[in-house]
Formats: sequence, C-alpha cells, structure tokens
Amino acid sequence: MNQHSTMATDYFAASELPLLTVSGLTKHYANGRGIDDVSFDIYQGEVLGIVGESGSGKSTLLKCLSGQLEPQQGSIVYRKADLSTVDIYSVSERFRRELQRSDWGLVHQHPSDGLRMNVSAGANIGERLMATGIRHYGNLHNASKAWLSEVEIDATRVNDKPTSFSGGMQQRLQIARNLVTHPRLMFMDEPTGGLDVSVQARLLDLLRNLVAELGLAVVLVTHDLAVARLLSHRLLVMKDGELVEQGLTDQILDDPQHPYSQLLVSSVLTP
Ligand SMILES: Nc1ncnc2c1ncn2[C@@H]1O[C@H](COP(=O)(O)OP(=O)(O)OP(=O)(O)O)[C@@H](O)[C@H]1O
Repeated sequence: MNQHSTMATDYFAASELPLLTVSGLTKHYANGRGIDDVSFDIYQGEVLGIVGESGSGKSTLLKCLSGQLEPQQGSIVYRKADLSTVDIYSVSERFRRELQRSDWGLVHQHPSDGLRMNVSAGANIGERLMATGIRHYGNLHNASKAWLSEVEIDATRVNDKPTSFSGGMQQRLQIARNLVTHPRLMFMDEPTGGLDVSVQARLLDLLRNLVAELGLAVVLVTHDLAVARLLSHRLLVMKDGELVEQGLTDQILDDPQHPYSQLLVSSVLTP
C-alpha cells in the first residue's frame, strides 16, 4: 500500500470512530440541579448543536465536556490524533490543560472571557501558539496576521488591543486565537449571542466556512434554533438536565418526536 492510500485508510478509520464518546454523564450541583445520565458521540468534522430552554443544562454539559467541570458519574472518552483514547477525567489536570491549549478550542459567549483585553490582538493569537512551544517572534507575528485575515480582520490591526474592536471583531479574534493551534474539537457557548443580527449573520457565515474548510468537530451550545439550523449537522435537545431527543438537525427541527422538542420548535416558528 502506498503512503497516500495508507493516509486515506487512516482518515476513514478515524472518521468512522467517535472523536468523543460521552456515557452516562451526571453532574448535580449542591441544589440538586444539573445534568442527568447524558450519553452521545461526536465524530470528526461534525457540528453538534445542544439546544434547550434556559436552565435545561446546556452550559453544565459543555463545561463537563470541555474539561472545566468534573461530573459525579459517567465518562468522556476523547480519541487523540494517533487514535488512542483517554478518559478526560481519569488523566491528570496537566494533561487536560494540554488538550485545552492545543487539541481543543473554547469560544465563550463574551469575548472578554476568552481574550486578554489589555494585550494586542497579535499577542492574543501568538500567546496560544507560544503555549505549544513556538517561540520565534517573526513566526508568531506572521501567524497572527494570517489568522487575523482568515477571520476577516485587517492584519494592520495586529498591534491594536481588543478593547478597540467592535463586538463582532472581538468574537472573530477569539475564534482566531482558538484556531491558530489547529484544534480538532471546538466548544462554543452561544458564540453569536449578544451581537446585532447583521453582525451575527456575518459571523455565522464565517464559522460555517471555517468549520467546513478545517474539518473541525464542534460542540455548539445555542438557545437560537436558527443558529442551530445554520451550523449544526446534528442536535441534542436538553430539558431539565436530561437529553430528551437527538438526531439530524433537519429531522428534529422539521419533524420533532418528543413533546418538548415539538414545543421548542413550535414556540419559535409560531409568530
Ligand atoms: N453553579 C451552579 N450552582 C447551582 N446550580 C446551578 C449552577 N449552575 C447552573 N445551575 C443550575 O443547573 C441547571 C442547569 O443550568 P445550565 O446553566 O447548565 O443551563 P443552560 O441550559 O445553560 O441555561 P442558560 O441557557 O440560561 O445558560 C439550572 O437549573 C441552573 O439553575
């Protein structure tokens, strides 16, 4: 077998195996609320939307998945690029941090939670690259400028601080900061929340193109079904901490089976 066919075989083998396998995930806060017995898989190149009304457990689930909040029960098994697997809460905190710094990305709803607002845009991007061991200033600077252009920010703004950017630009900078290490899996928490409708549309368009171009797997939390329809291949519907329905996005939005999904969809579609 030549090198190309081996690579192709590896690619197909990798894409057939889940990137993340979530089993029986349970996290209760002291007040008894949280998430209960959630199980699903995510595959390479797939955008998985998590929808549900406020308080249904979307953020709690995302925090558990992204290594920020340890569940009381269940497991989250991540498949690394070499196809070996790790249970992310059975490994050390240090290993989890390494995953968060390179293999994974996390886009917060509020750019100020994911950016350092008092250092330049270039430093915000370069910093994440430095954490992977790249130190050469020229390389860091060039990579920062390239990624600014990639997210449609004029590269001449490389030395400007995010505080001088609009909300939409800050969000695009946050995305560039994450993408610079070529993550395989991105977690996004309401990435277009709080932006004007026209700014949202541009960001959604950019995200859709980047995700397809880079073959990223994305876990996207959103309460906005229009955002979910535009970006997600598959949807999980959460209610009161439980996963009540999962399936292809069009299937769930056009023909929801669970009464709660039907309510969720009809409350958006009915003027
Ligand atoms: N730190 C916490 N301590 C106690 N209860 C919490 C905490 N965080 C969330 N909860 C509760 O857990 C449940 C799930 O909350 P979560 O924030 O995950 O929902 P959500 O679907 O993300 O809501 P929203 O869309 O409003 O962000 C809710 O009942 C919430 O009140």
